[in-house]
Amino acid sequence: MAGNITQQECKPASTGVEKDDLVIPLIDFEPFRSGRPAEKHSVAVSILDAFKSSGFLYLKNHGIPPSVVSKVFGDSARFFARPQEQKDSLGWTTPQSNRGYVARGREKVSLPDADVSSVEAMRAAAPDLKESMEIGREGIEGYPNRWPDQLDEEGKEFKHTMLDFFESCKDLHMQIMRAIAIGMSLPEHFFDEFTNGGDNNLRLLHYPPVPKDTFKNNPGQVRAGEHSDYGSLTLLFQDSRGGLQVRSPNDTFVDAIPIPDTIVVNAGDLLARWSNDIIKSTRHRVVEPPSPAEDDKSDMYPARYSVAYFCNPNMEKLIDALPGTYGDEVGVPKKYEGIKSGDYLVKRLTATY
Ligand SMILES: O=C(O)CCC(=O)C(=O)O
Ligand SMILES: [Fe+2]
Repeated sequence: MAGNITQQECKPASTGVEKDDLVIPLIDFEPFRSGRPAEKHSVAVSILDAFKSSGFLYLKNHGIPPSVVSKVFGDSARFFARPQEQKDSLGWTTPQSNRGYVARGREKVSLPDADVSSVEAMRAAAPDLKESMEIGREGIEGYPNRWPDQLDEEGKEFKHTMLDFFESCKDLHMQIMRAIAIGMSLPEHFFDEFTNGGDNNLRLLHYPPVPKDTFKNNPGQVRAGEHSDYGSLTLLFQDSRGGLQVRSPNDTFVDAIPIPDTIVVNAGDLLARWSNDIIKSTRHRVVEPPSPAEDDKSDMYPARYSVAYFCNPNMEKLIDALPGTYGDEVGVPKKYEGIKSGDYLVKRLTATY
């Protein structure tokens, strides 16, 4: 029957990864972007289901063209290939600003309950094997981005590429939050006043080539330590190397393999808190994936690049349990006090650097 066929064609989710009771669905965002209410609703429900069960999903047809993503990766690689003194001249300064270049070993990502002194101890034991460039919203007084545009033409182009990309990702964050709103039976534009500021953070990541011995001699060594993300959502663009792993309900780590032309989207701690823990912020890490056989003769693991766009509710907004997530009707009490988005994020970043 035609009706059935249409229904099947509309099915927005398939499986991206499934192992050890962890399911990361692969969701087609096209039907949501098409704007037809029934299709939007069906995508919205799949997205919310994913955030409630694993906290992670793959998104395809997200609207950011592959050519744009390639350009961002290219400019990012050229940035990290600059002389160390140039990168150091654009260094990250404070959690309040959270902008600039972070050299290898500077950051050790943390868990929500970590205190500052234990971060020092962790950092000394096994520093993360990565460097990053943090880019925030433009035009905030006292917190300028650390652009390389004064250095040369390539630096100017980098700024242009990243500013455009920042806006595209900001828009995608707003759209995914609209899907979550529909999934939660809230008005579609409920979150717009929380997401329209674009208080987000674009992080370019470079995991440089490392001697294989580094991992052999130190079994605890990872590329980026286990952590959960802090904000509302993270949009993660990864290259084809692999290495991202997500903690399963069975407490194993499952490979979130790269799927071409998809973004990994995961919920952060502040969204989990906002949803009274209906939505999960799941821990993840980056390890060295096994090298392909033909590469075995090399004593180095090759580089990996990724781009993470950390989305946050507008800094001045109060984040308090969402309607429908607590109270007599649902039989669950409110678990957290309201907190200002900016206060929460600065507290988390202070424990990280
Ligand atoms: O590089 C990756 O694939 C993940 C990075 C990450 O989880 C993070 O920076 O929060
Ligand atoms: Fe992360």
